[in-house]
Amino acid sequence: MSIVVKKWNELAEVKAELAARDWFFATSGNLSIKVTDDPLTFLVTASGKDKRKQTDEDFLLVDAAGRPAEKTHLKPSAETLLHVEIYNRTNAGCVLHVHTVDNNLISELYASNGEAVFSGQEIIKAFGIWEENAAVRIPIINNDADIPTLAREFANHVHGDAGAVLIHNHGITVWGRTAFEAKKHLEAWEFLFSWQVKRLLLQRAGLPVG
Ligand SMILES: CSCCC(=O)C(=O)COP(=O)(O)O
Ligand SMILES: [Zn+2]
Repeated sequence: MSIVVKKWNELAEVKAELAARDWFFATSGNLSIKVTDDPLTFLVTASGKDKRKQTDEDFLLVDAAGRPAEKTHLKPSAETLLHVEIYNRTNAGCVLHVHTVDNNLISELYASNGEAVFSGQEIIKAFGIWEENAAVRIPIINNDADIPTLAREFANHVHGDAGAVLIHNHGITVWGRTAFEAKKHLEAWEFLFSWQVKRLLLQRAGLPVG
């Protein structure tokens, strides 16, 4: 099996799992997986597709600038430049971007702080942080309509081989060394967002939550 086919299958599996969670509303979301390092190539979702569907045209191979690496009628994701920033700056192997109601609410609630911070949750161990009372923070950036501008702002928050950024009233982009790590981190962030949204609602209803 070629490396492209192997990586295609790996990304298709993650895509199916995120689809099962119903995280691809209205064609939103994009995913990618690194195929080669030198030269850098990665498979990225084709733009505008319903990512819940599985087809032979789900992904296309792109180069270090996010341009198709082979002749194709498919268009790379409109947000490919964000993936480009990650692969060019880190050793990440996979990038996942989803729009959920919870990640949009958290981005709106904490936009003025420029970040959202979470603590006191066992699931923080999914990020490899084992200290008691650990806190995790995720930056929140403006959703600039101009993708090169958005990608430049996004790049300011791309530091390690695993990380995440919330785009205000848009969605989350998570990356990891492997597809497994990126998915694990994405699920942990979405757990924290959902927990916090529900907690705030219960507090507002006067119920005794922390
Ligand atoms: C209908 S969602 C608007 C575009 C977007 O934010 C997204 O995640 C999907 O865009 P793509 O070009 O990757 O299909
Ligand atoms: Zn998006």
